Amino acid sequence: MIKIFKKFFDFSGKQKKRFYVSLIFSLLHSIFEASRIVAIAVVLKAVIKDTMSPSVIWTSLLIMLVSIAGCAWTRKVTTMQQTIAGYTMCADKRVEIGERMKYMPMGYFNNNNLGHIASITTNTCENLQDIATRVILMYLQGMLTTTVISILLLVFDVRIGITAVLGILAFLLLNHQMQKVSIKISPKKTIADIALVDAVLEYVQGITVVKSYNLGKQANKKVDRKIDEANDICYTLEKKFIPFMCGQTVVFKLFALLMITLSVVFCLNGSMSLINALLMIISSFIVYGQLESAGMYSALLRVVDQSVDHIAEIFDTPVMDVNGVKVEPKNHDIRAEHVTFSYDDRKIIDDVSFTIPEKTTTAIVGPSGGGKTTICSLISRFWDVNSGSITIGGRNVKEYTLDSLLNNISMVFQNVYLFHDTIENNIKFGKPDATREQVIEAAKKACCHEFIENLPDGYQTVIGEAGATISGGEKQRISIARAILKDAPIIILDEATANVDPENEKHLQDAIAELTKDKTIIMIAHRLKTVRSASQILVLSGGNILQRGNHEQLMKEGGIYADFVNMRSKSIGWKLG
Ligand SMILES: Nc1ncnc2c1ncn2[C@@H]1O[C@H](COP(=O)(O)OP(=O)(O)OP(=O)(O)O)[C@@H](O)[C@H]1O
Repeated sequence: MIKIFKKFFDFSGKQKKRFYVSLIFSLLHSIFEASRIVAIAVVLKAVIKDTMSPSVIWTSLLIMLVSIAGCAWTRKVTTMQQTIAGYTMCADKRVEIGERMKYMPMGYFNNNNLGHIASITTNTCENLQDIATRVILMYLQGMLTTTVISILLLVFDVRIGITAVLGILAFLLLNHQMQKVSIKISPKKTIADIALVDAVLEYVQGITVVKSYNLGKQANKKVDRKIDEANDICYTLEKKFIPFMCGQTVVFKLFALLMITLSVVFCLNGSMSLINALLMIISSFIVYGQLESAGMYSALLRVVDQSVDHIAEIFDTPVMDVNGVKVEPKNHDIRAEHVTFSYDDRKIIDDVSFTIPEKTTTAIVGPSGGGKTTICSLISRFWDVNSGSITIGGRNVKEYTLDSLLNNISMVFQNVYLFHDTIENNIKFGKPDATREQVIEAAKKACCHEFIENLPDGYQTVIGEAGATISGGEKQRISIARAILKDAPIIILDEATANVDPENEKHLQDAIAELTKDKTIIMIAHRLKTVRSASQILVLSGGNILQRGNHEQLMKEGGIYADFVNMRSKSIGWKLG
């Protein structure tokens, strides 16, 4: 239990101070709460000793009022501090997670599917901001109040004080057993939650396929199953905890009853004054109140533990540019030397070497699955090579910070991703501080200004809302405008294979021509025309460069490239090799 509290406070980072302030005020709250017993004691003493007077009544009333006002004030401060700290802590963690993800190898996103990441940034963070904060502090507050009242009881009568403390120990023992059960079940709940988020995301993302193949019922089944599983685990969790919760209540009631009985017995045998006996009896009704409520929720402490561990997992994942420095390369020659790379255990790139001189165009061609995209991912350090090296401007890509490396590279993929934001902001993504004029200039160069102007809200059109009115080719040109604005010296381009209508194709080619002017270009090429004009062609198959040279050289040489070209002339794409 102490471990969980420590873990939580360590995790809370900058908010730790606020949580501590909240605890100090909880302690004050407990003292104000306990002072009511003193107020009652003053009246009881006067009644029994027959010394009741207006001053006794006023004194007792004053103590009571101070106690009520003090409780209200400390409760307000405690709740405010806890709430602010909880929300701020989670907001900070979410931002930190987002930042950290930028520096993680793509492998992380492979092994940890979208559902897992989404679940951590939504469910898990919410668990922490709402449940954790309240449960932890409620528990500590309950312990503080009961301890303060027990100390007061010890002062009045050691025997009853010890009985109250024994009640706390019995509760802790039972609570410990409940935590043990929780250790076993809580991970299952977390896994079920993640699986549910995963299934829902998959369903929503694949909704087009679901609709077009009329798979509604089938796809629903998986989501339904995950909902049932998550439901079952919550039910099991509650079923296991309820006996413990009832047990805790019984323990508190039994010890309160014991305190009453002992007070009566001690009073009757003359070892306790009547005033003290009455005080002890009244105290027995309030001593365990807060701890009893906290005990009800304490099963959730394990969820707190799990949540902190899950978020910590992200922060423990190694990031890529820990030792990187800001590098301004003297040129943009790209050189790969004896590069080998595997996804998990599957070797994809096998001892590959090549040089791409600055401001030249290199076309990478070859059959589907040959490793073309992987090579590009290694240059932009989405992954790290297993052996060998990749340098840009003579400096190993691992020496750069990711920011300074990616400042040199623009990537244009076939599958364009546009953010749910205005077109202007989507283009500006390439250069956040760009002016409106620069955005328009880039859009003009990418041949998309005209169609953007024709949209109802022009550059302020929000993608997604008016997204249906933007075609695939137009989206691609917006992404090219983004890259033009970034103006990076190296362009990695995955040429479109989809059948683009002739007008769009012309626009696309014009946009690409603008983007690639005077740049170092690495192109996963599909169009014969592009390949022909490249300064260098790398034919990649099975993770090896089988041929290299320009079009004329390779055609003369014969082999896989010449075969591809011939196949292409029979309208069979590179991808079908
Ligand atoms: N993230 C990944 N995790 C595991 N394996 C992967 C991953 N990405 C690609 N692969 C595998 O690596 C191999 C090479 O993939 P890559 O995308 O580099 O080939 P490609 O030549 O670009 O293919 P295509 O022309 O079809 O796009 C393929 O067998 C692919 O299944």
